Amino acid sequence: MSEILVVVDHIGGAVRKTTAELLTCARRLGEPSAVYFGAEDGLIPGQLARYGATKVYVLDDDAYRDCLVAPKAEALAHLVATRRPAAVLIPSTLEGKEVAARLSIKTDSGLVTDASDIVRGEDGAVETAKPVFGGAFTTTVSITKGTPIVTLKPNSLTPPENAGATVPIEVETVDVAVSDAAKAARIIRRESRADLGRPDLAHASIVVSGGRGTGGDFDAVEAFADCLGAAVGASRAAVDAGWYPHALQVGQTGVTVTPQLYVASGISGAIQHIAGMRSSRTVVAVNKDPDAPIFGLADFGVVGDLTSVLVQATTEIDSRRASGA
Ligand SMILES: Cc1cc2nc3c(=O)[nH]c(=O)nc-3n(C[C@H](O)[C@H](O)[C@H](O)COP(=O)(O)OP(=O)(O)OC[C@H]3O[C@@H](n4cnc5c(N)ncnc54)[C@H](O)[C@@H]3O)c2cc1C
Repeated sequence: MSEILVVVDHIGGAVRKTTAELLTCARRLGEPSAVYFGAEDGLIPGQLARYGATKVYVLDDDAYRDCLVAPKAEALAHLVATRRPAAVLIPSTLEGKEVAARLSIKTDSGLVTDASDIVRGEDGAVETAKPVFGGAFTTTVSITKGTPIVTLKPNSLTPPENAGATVPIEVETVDVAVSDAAKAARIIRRESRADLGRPDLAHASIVVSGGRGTGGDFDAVEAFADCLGAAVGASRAAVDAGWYPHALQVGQTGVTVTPQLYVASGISGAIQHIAGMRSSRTVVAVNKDPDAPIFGLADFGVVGDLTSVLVQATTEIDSRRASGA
């Protein structure tokens, strides 16, 4: 069966859900092999085998940690040239998309970024679902040139648990002589994002977002989120106004979320915002305008001032918790 390379998205060896999604797609195309950039002692192969990886290539070199994306693109081009995989699947992170673009140039191959699904088409080509126009349409795009390269948006599918191989996973260390040119841009400092004690937005099961309707005051949004153990998101209008960091923007040019519950407060429901949260299980909207487009998508809507509504909801939830109700 043809080999499919999957670039592992991990933090210090802890594999993120995106990798499980990519491995699930890879199994539809052939035999998944994981590509792990990092020290082998941090790798837990079982995390990859559980979702179908039969092999893992470990690439451990200071260049992958200390430089920007070029060394990873070079290493992947080496794997494409020597292993001749049938496709390369990469997470749609900012880094992943730049690595993919460089790999596409190096291998003269077709690339689709921000796909929401990957399958084998009837003609045998790698076929992707690619949302366009802010998610209003989904196009079907086949890659017919070179080694197909696809980046998959996080939270595109629910990977089945324990669907993978039960045989031991093969681990192979790969040494690539990274060129000096690829090491030209070096990372000189890293700063961790402040830990706000809230769940990661992309993976949270409850998200409470605020928009321009907050007027820049996110206190009620944050208090409501904290009483639910939720992540906080923001619309682009709130981010552009400097009220909230871009890393927490939900939408077409921000994070895609698929929580069980999404609460949109003071958000009108522009198509570019909906593109990042339309797959939420239940949507609650709080807006003072009864004609706001967000109510067209919401399962439950409250017409009113968001501060008043969220503060009342927070107080009620807190008091029920306190009384054990
Ligand atoms: C290429 C492109 C990409 C984009 N990407 C994104 C993206 O990733 N994410 C994104 O969000 N947007 C994105 N946008 C912007 C998008 O088009 C909208 O402009 C933006 O989503 C509007 O944000 P908003 O809903 O907070 O503001 P508005 O549209 O101004 O809506 C504010 C809402 O708050 C309500 N409101 C006001 N006061 C209160 C109150 N006190 N209580 C309750 N409700 C109140 C109003 O009735 C209104 O419905 C993009 C646009 C473009 C062109």
